[in-house]
Amino acid sequence: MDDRITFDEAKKRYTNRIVDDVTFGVDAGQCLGLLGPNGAGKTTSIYMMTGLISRNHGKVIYGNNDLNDTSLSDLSLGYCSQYDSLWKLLTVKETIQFYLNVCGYPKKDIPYYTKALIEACGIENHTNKKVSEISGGTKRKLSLIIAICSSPSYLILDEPSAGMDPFTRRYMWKLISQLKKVRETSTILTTHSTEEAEALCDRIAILIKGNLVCIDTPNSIKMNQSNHYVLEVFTDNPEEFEEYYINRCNLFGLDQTNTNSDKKQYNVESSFNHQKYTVEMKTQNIANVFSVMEEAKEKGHISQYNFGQYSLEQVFIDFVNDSK
Ligand SMILES: Nc1ncnc2c1ncn2[C@@H]1O[C@H](COP(=O)(O)OP(=O)(O)OP(=O)(O)O)[C@@H](O)[C@H]1O
Repeated sequence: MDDRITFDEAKKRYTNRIVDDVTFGVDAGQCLGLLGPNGAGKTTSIYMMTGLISRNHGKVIYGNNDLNDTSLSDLSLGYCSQYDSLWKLLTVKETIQFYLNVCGYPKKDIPYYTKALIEACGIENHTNKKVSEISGGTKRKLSLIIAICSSPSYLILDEPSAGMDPFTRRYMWKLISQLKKVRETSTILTTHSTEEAEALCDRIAILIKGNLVCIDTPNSIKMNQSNHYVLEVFTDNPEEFEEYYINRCNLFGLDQTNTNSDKKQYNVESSFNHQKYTVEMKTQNIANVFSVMEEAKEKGHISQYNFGQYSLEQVFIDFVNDSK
């Protein structure tokens, strides 16, 4: 049972507290990324922001408008849901024309803007295909077109790049970035890709079990873990490598007098001939790691290695592990 289900004494009923008291904001022309593991409450947050589900308490404000007292139709809001909700029998062109019509574009301009949006997303070859005949990635692009076709002031995207190939994803990043710049759109998006978050977002909020555990710029989030490093090693003798280099040579320069603690001072993930160490160590020891690894390579004890600071993905994984 979800331990967030609680009994509401006042209303005499059980409530499922999926998202706790979270507060965040986005400036004009900025993008906020909501990162979180499955079931963290990202989509639920978005449903509350877009008024698709009700809230027990809290406020959602767009500019000077409180969502409680504002009709969604009065907001310049674009929304791309996690699941594509498109009419299967319409063609790509007809779908875009329909939404441009709803957005109030003058009839004479609709063909021009339809063509421009189709070209901007690179789906010219699918123009006259029915929605039922296009691929998942193209459906995603069409959903994005619908969300942005009114050049909204506020844009909410739930996993916009899910199912897109890396090339298409970059195309989409460009489109969202242009909208941010040209239209000063405030964007909130959810994603599972730290690469996407770094490419698009001015700030990142990490949501875990309905709580915000961190909100900052991608660089600041990484800098907070600036003494955390990752060493990846390819070797045919992982046990010998660990025994000799990590323990006997104290590769990471760890405090070996601290023998009372049960907690290992580094973590290791092993697979076949690949060892991945994550470690918190002093910056002064960086040069030592490089020189010892070069030596190990020369002696043939390892075939290759990779050493560097934590990536955003690693920081995110740590947040999730710490919350377990
Ligand atoms: N209609 C519902 N009724 C009750 N609980 C729900 C409902 N929809 C979602 N939940 C629960 O709310 C929690 C958060 O779900 P949500 O879809 O917001 O997560 P998410 O962060 O978007 O996950 P994902 O990355 O998998 O899309 C989950 O534990 C889920 O089981």
